[in-house]
Amino acid sequence: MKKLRIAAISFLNPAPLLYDFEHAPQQERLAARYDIHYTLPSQCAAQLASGEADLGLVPIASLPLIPGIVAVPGCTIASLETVRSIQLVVRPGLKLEDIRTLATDAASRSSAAYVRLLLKHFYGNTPDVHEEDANLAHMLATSDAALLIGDPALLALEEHNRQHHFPDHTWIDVAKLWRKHTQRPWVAAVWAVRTAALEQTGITPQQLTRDLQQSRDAGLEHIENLVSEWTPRLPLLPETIRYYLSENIHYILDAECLTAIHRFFHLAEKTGTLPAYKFRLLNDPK
Ligand SMILES: C=C(O[C@@H]1C=C(C(=O)O)C=C[C@H]1O)C(=O)O
Repeated sequence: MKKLRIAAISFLNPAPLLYDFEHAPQQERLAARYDIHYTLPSQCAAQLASGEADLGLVPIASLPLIPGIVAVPGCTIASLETVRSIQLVVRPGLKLEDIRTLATDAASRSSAAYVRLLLKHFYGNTPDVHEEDANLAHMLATSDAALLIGDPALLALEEHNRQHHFPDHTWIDVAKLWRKHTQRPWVAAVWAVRTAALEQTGITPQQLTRDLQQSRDAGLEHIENLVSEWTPRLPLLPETIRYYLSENIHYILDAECLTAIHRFFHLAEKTGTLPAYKFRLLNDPK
């Protein structure tokens, strides 16, 4: 039977979602059906678009741009309040309405869209935006503001808090900014599958949904294992990793998150950030 090729994200934040794919006892059972590899969020989207991957942790901002894929119910990478790993760093003294040039992390699709949408809709600002690799010093050397995501953002924030890294710049948590303006959770990514590829594997939508949700639930039950595994990999304190996985990131695609996704696509279309898109879930009626 053909396996489903999974593009997963290599940052710390998806670790609970991937738990069963990386740990006994389920790892072996899942390996018979799925082939998993790791990359950056923007590449997950690119690989689903090119057909190199069949299932991916896809930035929601990429969904309107990839034909033939649909979101799987149950799991998400979201944040209810403060996300910590999505930081907009703004030159000293500049207000959000004054940013003229913005460098976005080339790994990002959703956060880059959130920032453009927020600036346009709530601050009347449409800066020049370009992508760069995640390097704050380089980004800020030529731009008024820089957007970092994932582990590079977590580490930069840690340096800022402990060693006064870019101390006079304004550090803005993008999930918190979104919450302030919309009173909604901030949703970054969902599992999305190419429906044609799923049909070829013989895995039913129900089975796929169950495998992914069970993996998430196992991850949330084993946060302490993940803290021990990730502490040697990142220069962060175990309590920071624990707090990040259990408080900053929200993994359940619940009704609140679905409402937030609809709000995101509504504002993205209204501001010209993304083309019109009707978000739906695997097995939703068309
Ligand atoms: C919380 C995060 O969410 C991520 C941000 C994404 C984006 O900006 O496109 C996509 C997937 C998520 O991994 C993060 O990486 O810090």
